[in-house]
Amino acid sequence: MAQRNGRGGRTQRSGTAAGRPGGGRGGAQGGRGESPSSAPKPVAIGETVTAEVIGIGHEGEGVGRANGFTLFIRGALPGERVRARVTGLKKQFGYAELVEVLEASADRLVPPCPVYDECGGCQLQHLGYEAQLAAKRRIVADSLQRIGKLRVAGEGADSAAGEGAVIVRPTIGMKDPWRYRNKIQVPIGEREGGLVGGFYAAGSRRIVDADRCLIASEEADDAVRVVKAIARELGVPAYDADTGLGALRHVVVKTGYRTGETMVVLVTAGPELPQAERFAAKIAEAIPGVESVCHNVSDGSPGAVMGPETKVLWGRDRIYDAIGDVRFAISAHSFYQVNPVQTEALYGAALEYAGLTGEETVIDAYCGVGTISLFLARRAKRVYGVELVPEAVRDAQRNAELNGIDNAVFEAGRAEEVLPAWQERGIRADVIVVDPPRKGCDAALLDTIVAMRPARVVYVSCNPSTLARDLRVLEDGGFRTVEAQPVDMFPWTAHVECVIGMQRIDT
Ligand SMILES: C[S@@+](CC[C@H](N)C(=O)[O-])C[C@H]1O[C@@H](n2cnc3c(N)ncnc32)[C@H](O)[C@@H]1O
Repeated sequence: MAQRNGRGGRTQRSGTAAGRPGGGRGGAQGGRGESPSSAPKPVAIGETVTAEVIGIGHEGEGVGRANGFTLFIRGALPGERVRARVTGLKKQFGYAELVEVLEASADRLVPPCPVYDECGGCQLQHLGYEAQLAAKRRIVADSLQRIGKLRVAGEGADSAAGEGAVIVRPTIGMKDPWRYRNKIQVPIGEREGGLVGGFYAAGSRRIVDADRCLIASEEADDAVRVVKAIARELGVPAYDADTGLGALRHVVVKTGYRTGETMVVLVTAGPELPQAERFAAKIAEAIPGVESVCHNVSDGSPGAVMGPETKVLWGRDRIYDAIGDVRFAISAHSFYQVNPVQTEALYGAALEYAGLTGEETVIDAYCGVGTISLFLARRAKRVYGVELVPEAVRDAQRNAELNGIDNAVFEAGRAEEVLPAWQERGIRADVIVVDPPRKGCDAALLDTIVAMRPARVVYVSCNPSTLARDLRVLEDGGFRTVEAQPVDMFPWTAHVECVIGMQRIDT
């Protein structure tokens, strides 16, 4: 629904007007110069042109060529000929909205979700799953070549098979790519006197009522429906952003894939949740597997659904889940990967590239609640994790205790400051794992990795552009990129996740 992946945006496939949200993105189509230019362009704003679609962009849009000019066209697919209306122009590219598909791709699908156009949480439901996996692999290969200046085996004119070329493996997809999300956050509002909840309509804060999200787990979907029904029955008022009146602002549901445990968090705009106890008791009675009902007070920070204050209304303050053989406690605030099936594949690739024998010291930079650290700890001598958010570090320490893991230590701080301090203290790493946010690694961290000279670097990335940029720095510092494993963590969306194995070259 609206908050999936924390992204907005709309997939536009008809000729109706649609703005293009999310401008100024760190797109990786290379050379997307953002400065408008007065030089004449081969296309004009408002003009409808015929475009040949040659690729897929980083937000799932078709990359088309019209009169030799590049246009990003939402809803168009590679291999298609389309008519598109130009909506915006930059120096080297432009944006256009799809008017008509003249020649459709064989991979084009009718999106199964009835609110796909309105919601914007998914960007690729109109593309067959196998083609999505291939496109995600291509995006990784393309970024490594174009931004990282790496030779990729089997790609491009100089592809060379040859020594030193990076192998980009096929994307690991899901057998059943639906209903994978273990967490959903649904905005709640009032319409015509009734409580509604589902997602924000594109480009607005208008809440569209919806009872189904095809990428949410059945348990989470069912739980949201039940909570909405109970709120209506009890007359709990939804928060109205225009008047500032009312209470219930979001319903957050987390589910444990392996354990079946469910947590419901009722997020209010102010400190009051009318009939809190009764509300919680009814939820506990009606939802199978519920182990925790919490009340969180939003502090209104943009982009954050929950505020810092959480109170348990019923049951525990946490639920449990497992990744591989490691158990994790998940509280209302804990960051936890949202696709549990693919997380095992992602961490499996990280484990493979780490090449552990049990004798290694591993550093896990950007460790979150210690998921990768603890996954690797059983196969390593020692693991050091560093993470910016102190609460996440406390969760990591608790999770280590929960699993009887005593060879992992965690420190709160900036990886780019903590690693140099560790180095000064004489800590040496055989393997350094990094899993940074979308902006990639801090330059100072990359310098420290080069200086620490681990035998292997494992880079887990959710952004192929910043990944490729950072790999270039590490390559120049004496490491070789051996292999890339894309993993589809978010089917039907444009997100591309990837694990890289690097080795130090001794010269
Ligand atoms: C993509 S998440 C990875 C979390 C974890 N590895 C996992 O798989 O669940 C990135 C993490 O980096 C943390 N972070 C952001 N900037 C950081 C910095 N400069 N130093 C250390 N951690 C940072 C964020 O708080 C977040 O937990």
